Amino acid sequence: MELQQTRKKIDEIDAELIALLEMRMNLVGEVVRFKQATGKAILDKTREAEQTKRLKSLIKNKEYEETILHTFESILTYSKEYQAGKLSE
Ligand SMILES: C=C(O[C@@H]1C=C(C(=O)O)C=C[C@H]1O)C(=O)O
Repeated sequence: MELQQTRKKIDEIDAELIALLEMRMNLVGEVVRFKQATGKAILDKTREAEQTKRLKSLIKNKEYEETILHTFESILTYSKEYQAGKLSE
């Protein structure tokens, strides 16, 4: 496949990822409102351990495991940073 065609496909997937990440952030917004109301901590290590276990099980190509799990670590890090920002408003 031509580089240009491959990059076009990557762009299409990136657009889907953005839409999904925005949907995810909408839900994180709901979680932070719950935390605001209840005083629950931003970090939930038990939940994160469950997520990591589940995500690992969903990755079919183990060659990508490290990269994908790091990507999710980053998503969770910035999710918590967003929540901290909201709670300090
Ligand atoms: C969104 C939450 O807050 C934090 C961020 C998470 C996430 O972005 O998935 C998961 C667990 C928490 O450490 C949550 O508690 O569900």
